[in-house]
Amino acid sequence: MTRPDEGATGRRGPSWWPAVVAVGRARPGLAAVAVSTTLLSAAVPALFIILSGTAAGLLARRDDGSAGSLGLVVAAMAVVLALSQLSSMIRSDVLEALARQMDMVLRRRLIEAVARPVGLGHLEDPRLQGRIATAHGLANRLGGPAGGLLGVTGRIQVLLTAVGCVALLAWVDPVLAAVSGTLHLVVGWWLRDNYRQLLHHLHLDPGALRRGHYLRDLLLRPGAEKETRVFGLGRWLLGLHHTEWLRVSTAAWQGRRIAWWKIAAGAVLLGAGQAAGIAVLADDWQDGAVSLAALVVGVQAGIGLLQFAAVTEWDRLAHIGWDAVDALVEVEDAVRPAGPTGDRDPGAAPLREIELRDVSFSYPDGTQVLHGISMTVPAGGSLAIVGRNGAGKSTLLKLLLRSHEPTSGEILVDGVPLRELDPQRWRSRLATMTQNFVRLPLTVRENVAGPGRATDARTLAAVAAQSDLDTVLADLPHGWDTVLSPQLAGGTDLSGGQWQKVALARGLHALRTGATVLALDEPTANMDIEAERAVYDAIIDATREHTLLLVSHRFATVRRVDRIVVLDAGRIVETGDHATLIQQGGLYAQMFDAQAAIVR
Ligand SMILES: Nc1ncnc2c1ncn2[C@@H]1O[C@H](COP(=O)(O)OP(=O)(O)OP(=O)(O)O)[C@@H](O)[C@H]1O
Repeated sequence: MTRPDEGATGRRGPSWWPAVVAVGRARPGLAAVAVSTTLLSAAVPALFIILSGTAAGLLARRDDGSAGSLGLVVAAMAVVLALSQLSSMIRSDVLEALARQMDMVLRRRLIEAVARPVGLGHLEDPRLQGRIATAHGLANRLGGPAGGLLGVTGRIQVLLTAVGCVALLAWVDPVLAAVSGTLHLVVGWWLRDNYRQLLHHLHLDPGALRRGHYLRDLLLRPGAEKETRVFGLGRWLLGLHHTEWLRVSTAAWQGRRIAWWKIAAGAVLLGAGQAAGIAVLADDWQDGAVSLAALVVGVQAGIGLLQFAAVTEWDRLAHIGWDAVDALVEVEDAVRPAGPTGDRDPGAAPLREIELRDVSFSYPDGTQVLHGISMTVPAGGSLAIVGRNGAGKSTLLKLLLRSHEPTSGEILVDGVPLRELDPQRWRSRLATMTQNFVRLPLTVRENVAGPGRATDARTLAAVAAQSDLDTVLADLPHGWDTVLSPQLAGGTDLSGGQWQKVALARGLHALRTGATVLALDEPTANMDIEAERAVYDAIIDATREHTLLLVSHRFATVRRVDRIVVLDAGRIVETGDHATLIQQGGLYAQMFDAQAAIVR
């Protein structure tokens, strides 16, 4: 695997060509037009050289017949010029279409790759995040995978033009063609290699830029605007952003200085080669070894050899495109599942219970969060997990959702290991509301039922009543069809507690449309006390025939569930119902008393 900071100098070819071939196969007609117009565009300079050589020869003859022939040659030049204009217009349109196709195919591959793993650990891997950004073309504002197709075809055209020039020069002076062609090829290869390194320095590492982008977004995007203004952080953040850019770009500029002298040396070599070539041709002409027509052809073809060495916009686009496809292949390799992911249908599970057997878990950074957790959640029952901040409560829910896999131990659903169940079907059994629930900039209806899903008015009305969302809907200008985003025309925003009601309604809607377990992480943290009480009554009612898993610090509500598990530093320290735990006088009783004392 290439490291992200190897950027544009990474692996070449093998990843790229299958992607180009796939696009060609998908749109064979367009691909054929692209190839033929590229060949025509590449041939135009050679045709012009031949025609101008012919014109020079005719002018040198100065006989009566030459004027008519000259007119024909000029007409032919006009036709070639018109054809080349037409061809390049068609070519650029066709290549744009193919590039868009390629972009679509590669983006789909990227999205599928990122969605493939059962867990979400890869989304927390900063190195992989950098490669995902590169594959998406987001890491580089100068180009992306689609630009690569334009770059490569442009590059091929330039090389074909140079090959045509070698052939013409060989017709005039084969030895000069061999010597000059080799010089331009070698220097061209050297210059392009240098350019790759230069690009590597300019192609700023997305990982290194992330901090800078984050600081910029704090200033430009909604979200942190209140804090930045209230605490007067604007100038300070701007300064930090500037320092961050300087830090990343200084390394780029240093690398750039190294490359420039090599480019200058290459230019001197090529200049000397060109001058020597023209001098040889001029000598040949003066000696009468070549005609004026051949001299004109030879000089122009010799200059045309510079195309071998030309480092153009196409090279930059091609390298960035190559790197994007390399990054995509790396992402695909990295997320390839190591073993089977499970394909058993969970049916209406859990029918008996969910069991955690000696489950331990560490996050990828090595932090061990859960230690030997063993507990049973009876199907159709209600269980609350309580504990201090950071005890591991939300992490336990993440394991149930299979966002992460236990490091050791096992989770069983009706006796079947969770890892043997089809992850998608298992997740559809779970109606969840996490602390970081998603706030979709869509309508209330879409936030509750899911974008593009069919809705049933009675189900929506029922979940709105259970989640207290109906009190919010009553004040919204378009009810269920109100767009929840102040950034969109006609949209509005909700308060924290109102958003929580939307998220809860989403969970309850899922419960009414196929889910069997309602897993809630602090579902009422922002609600007022009346709403909280009403919502909890409704939740208990809604889950009479379902399983309820609740993570909460609110003891007034926790006390109402069948069983409570108390976590402390990733270990179960107490289990029982409210009365038993209070009687035990342990951590639960301490936390309950502390909260009651605040309320009193
Ligand atoms: N993605 C992560 N990578 C590394 N450590 C993490 C990650 N997410 C959480 N942790 C750590 O795991 C521990 C448990 O976090 P968790 O969110 O499960 O606690 P919690 O009991 O739900 O806390 P709270 O009551 O504050 O919501 C914490 O110490 C936290 O710092």
